[in-house]
Amino acid sequence: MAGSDPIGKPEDTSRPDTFGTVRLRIGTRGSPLALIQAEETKARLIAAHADFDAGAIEIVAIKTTGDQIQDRVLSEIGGKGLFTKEIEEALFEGRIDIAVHSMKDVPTMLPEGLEIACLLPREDPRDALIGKGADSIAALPQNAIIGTASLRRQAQLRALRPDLQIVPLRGNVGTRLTKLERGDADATLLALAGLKRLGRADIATAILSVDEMLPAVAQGAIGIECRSDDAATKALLAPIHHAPTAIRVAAERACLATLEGSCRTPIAVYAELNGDQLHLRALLAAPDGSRVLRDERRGPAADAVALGRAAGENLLAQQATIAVTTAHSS
Ligand SMILES: NCc1[nH]cc(CCC(=O)O)c1CC(=O)O
Repeated sequence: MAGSDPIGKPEDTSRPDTFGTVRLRIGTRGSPLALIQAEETKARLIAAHADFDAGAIEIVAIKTTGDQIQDRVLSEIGGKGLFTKEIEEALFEGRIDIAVHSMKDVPTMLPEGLEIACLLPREDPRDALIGKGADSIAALPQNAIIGTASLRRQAQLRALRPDLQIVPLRGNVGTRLTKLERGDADATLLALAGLKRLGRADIATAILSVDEMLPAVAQGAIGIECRSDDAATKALLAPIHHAPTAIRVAAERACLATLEGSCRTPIAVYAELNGDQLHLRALLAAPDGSRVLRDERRGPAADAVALGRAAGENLLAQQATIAVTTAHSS
């Protein structure tokens, strides 16, 4: 893409200057974490484009349906897409040029005409335990109450510690921590990536290994969405794209896409890249953790999507075997 930057010099008029000096509008949710992620994107764009100064980029906060739901469990009210729909409408209507998302919240199927054109370098993908001094899951008191609305975290926690009580704990990171402090639960799990970006990683009492708590698909990755036909914006994004993150996220999302539609069960998928070798781990569990199906495989990075699909298909095959066995024995 080098040399193809269509914005180039200040006198370039290929993009209308609707906001004075502003030439790129970034759409984002309005939560503190989302705004920090948009700021990170802005800083990377400015660093990558000598002719951009801070005034060239505007951040536009957009309220999404997901931000307005406090108490109901996400999966009960439609799950994915709740954090992206209104932002994607703004993209389609040209009110923003790019949208910055936590890739964990982006549905596997994007609307026709939009695409994730860019991924930023992934932050730490692991989950953090915030639990009154407990420095491991094993150290949590007997029958401790864990606040989490995540089926993935709930299932893996209960597989390790069937005595734990799970209560839903929703809201953005700050809200959840407030609820924890006022005693709604003894402990919670949060993505370490979010805590780090908020400058709150110090409140983690333990960082869980990916073997203990397999991360959510794309956890810690920031994706930038734009209109598929917007070549000028794609050229702007090219220099901040992080290919290793894109490969890992592609494998994980391919696995999720294979599993989706056929089940609404806890799913975790995590890919690591060592040189050009991908290492993929995937998990499909019963919500109460009573059964945890796993897949683990390695292959060339060039086959990321095929690897993800194969993992998903293997998990579905394992699930089918169990369903048949259960039907026979009941
Ligand atoms: N589902 C909420 C959500 N979406 C993205 C993050 C932040 C971490 C990330 O970038 O994956 C979080 C909070 C959390 O799960 O702790």
